[in-house]
Amino acid sequence: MASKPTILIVEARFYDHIADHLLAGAKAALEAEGATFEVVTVPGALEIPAAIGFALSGADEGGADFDGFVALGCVIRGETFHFDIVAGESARALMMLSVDEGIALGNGILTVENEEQALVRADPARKDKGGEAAKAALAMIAIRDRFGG
Ligand SMILES: Nc1c(NC[C@H](O)[C@H](O)[C@H](O)CO)[nH]c(=O)[nH]c1=O
Ligand SMILES: CC(=O)[C@@H](O)COP(=O)(O)O
Repeated sequence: MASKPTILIVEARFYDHIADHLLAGAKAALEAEGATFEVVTVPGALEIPAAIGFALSGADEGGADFDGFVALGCVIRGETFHFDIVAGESARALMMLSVDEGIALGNGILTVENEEQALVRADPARKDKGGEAAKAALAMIAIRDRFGG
């Protein structure tokens, strides 16, 4: 792995208090591994893939080049079909980016039925899905390095 990888965390702040937990977990996991990071905040989970795309385009033009990406967000089911759009399309676009662009990505977008499920998963002292996504990004950087990608 790049000795000190630089990670872009893209966080959706649709639910501020849940975003705070996810971000804390991701930061702690990256700091524990000596990785450096930048954070960019977008309105909702649907904007996360485009923000990563902007960063990739910027790197092509000489801007900051990131070794990996962490997507953080929370989608809570409401009364309509909108949940399926936000949850499904954000995951689909992230998967396309990771495969088509060869990026090392950890997906920490929660897709849950209610706030309680979200809090359990976001809390760094419980399921720590933010930290888990950060560790996944670092693992994928190492695997890409191993294959010379
Ligand atoms: N309902 C949730 C959303 N919806 C907003 C979209 O992500 C998007 O910002 C909007 O459609 C404008 O393009 N986003 C979440 O992150 N979580 C939700 O539960
Ligand atoms: C992502 C969602 O499901 C939610 O925030 C939207 O709620 P609703 O379906 O009640 O409009």
